[in-house]
Amino acid sequence: MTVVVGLTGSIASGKSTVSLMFDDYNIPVIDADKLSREVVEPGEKAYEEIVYTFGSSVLREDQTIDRKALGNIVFQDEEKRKQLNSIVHPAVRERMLTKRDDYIAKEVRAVVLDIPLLFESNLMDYVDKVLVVYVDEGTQLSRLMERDGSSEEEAMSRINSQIPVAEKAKKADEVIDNSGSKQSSYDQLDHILRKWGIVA
Ligand SMILES: CC(C)(COP(=O)(O)OP(=O)(O)OC[C@H]1O[C@@H](n2cnc3c(N)ncnc32)[C@H](O)[C@@H]1O)[C@@H](O)C(=O)NCCC(=O)NCCS
Ligand SMILES: Nc1ncnc2c1ncn2[C@@H]1O[C@H](COP(=O)(O)OP(=O)(O)OP(=O)(O)O)[C@@H](O)[C@H]1O
Repeated sequence: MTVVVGLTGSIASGKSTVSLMFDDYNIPVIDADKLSREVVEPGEKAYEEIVYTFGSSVLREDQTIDRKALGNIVFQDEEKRKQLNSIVHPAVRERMLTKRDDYIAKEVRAVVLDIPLLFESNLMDYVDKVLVVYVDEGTQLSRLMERDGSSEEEAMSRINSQIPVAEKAKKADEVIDNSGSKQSSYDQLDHILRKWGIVA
């Protein structure tokens, strides 16, 4: 039977970093952030809805979505974020579940759903086990600012748009503390996969 693992955390806690580690175990990962980019490409229904709702100021010259401009709007305004979520999330969920079920049909040992907003969107029923990638707040802020080249204010508005990662950690089946080195996180992942019987 396939074990469906929900990988989550908060922004810049290290989900993508940990999700790459599953490659070494040949465990497939379905990435909700990646799907959320696919479903807003020109021609998709969600693209049309975003242009209708937010106007052409969120478009680049080549007519693709200007993600920075849209991010500046939605991370400062909860109502607008909810509007965007209601456009993008249904399409992401549909694609994610189709992919998940394809892997289950192939009877793979495990499949990972990398879903940043697993708890915020109440998607715990989509998975068998929840793995939270935790990081302390100071490290989260400095890694986010460095990765995105953002100001402290911009970074904090993104962090505050999600449930604090410490709260998510309390609800997890297992937690990886990614405040230390990547090797330390790798070792923690290895231990968890053996404990869950996914790796022998
Ligand atoms: C606002 C957008 C355009 C900003 O794009 P950008 O390329 O700057 O960021 P990216 O998509 O890579 O997301 C980075 C991280 O931001 C956080 N984040 C993204 N959207 C949201 C949201 N609606 N609420 C809270 N956090 C979010 C997540 O931790 C995510 O991993 C984009 O994030 C978006 O379309 N968001 C709505 C869809 C969504 O919820 N995606 C995340 C999970 S499916
Ligand atoms: N253990 C670590 N040591 C040092 N840097 C790290 C570590 N883990 C992650 N990073 C760096 O921190 C940043 C955030 O990590 P990552 O992109 O994996 O987070 P994420 O949770 O996927 O973020 P998002 O929610 O935005 O998708 C990246 O620049 C990454 O290289």
